[in-house]
Amino acid sequence: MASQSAELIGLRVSRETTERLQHFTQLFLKWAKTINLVAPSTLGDIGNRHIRDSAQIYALAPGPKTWIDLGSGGGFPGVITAILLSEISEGWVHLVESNQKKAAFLRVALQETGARGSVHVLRIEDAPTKIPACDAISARAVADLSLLLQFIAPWMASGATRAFFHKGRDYETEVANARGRYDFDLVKHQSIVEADSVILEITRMQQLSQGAGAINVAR
Ligand SMILES: C[S@@+](CC[C@H](N)C(=O)[O-])C[C@H]1O[C@@H](n2cnc3c(N)ncnc32)[C@H](O)[C@@H]1O
Repeated sequence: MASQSAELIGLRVSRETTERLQHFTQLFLKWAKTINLVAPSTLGDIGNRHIRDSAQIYALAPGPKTWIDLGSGGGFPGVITAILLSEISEGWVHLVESNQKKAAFLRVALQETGARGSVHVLRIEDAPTKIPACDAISARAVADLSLLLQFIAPWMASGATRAFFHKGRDYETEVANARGRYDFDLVKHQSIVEADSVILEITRMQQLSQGAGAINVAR
């Protein structure tokens, strides 16, 4: 019998993927009783505030890719990308997280859901020598844009083509500050989960070069 599919922010996902996401949610809520994985005030709306919010990244860049997710914390967005990649049995997500307890949770989450990823208990600053190449990078709630660009510069110089960062309402200030240090193209995607949030997509990044990159607003 064919698996029933469901819809997740415009993505068709199989019953198996839905079950993986449900299993992850149960695990997350169990571990969140003893480890601070997200702001406690958001635990009641994990489906929207965290899972759908994270799934936006895969929806913007679907298909097999090698991802690096910086500061994965409780798994957002990296574990959700890894679960969605399991649907197509291709691609991989390297989760970088320096906190041992969170890393332990991430390992269990990947193992129990069968998601396509692995955990690196590292400082982000040390990760480029351990994980030398990737196609795309994600990060949510980890650092301001200038520091994120500093973090991703080695990967963007060695083949990564796109980076996706969730940002809140102050993103314009962060973009203006980053423009003083980096040249990059930017597409701003309106979040479909949070009215005052965006996902910034960075491409063609170079450090300290002359001239401003193009700014496009996604429709
Ligand atoms: C505010 S949490 C966000 C977690 C997750 N991305 C989310 O959106 O729910 C930031 C996470 O990044 C990790 N982190 C911050 N700076 C880091 C660094 N330099 N190297 C590795 N992990 C870092 C922290 O341990 C924490 O788990």
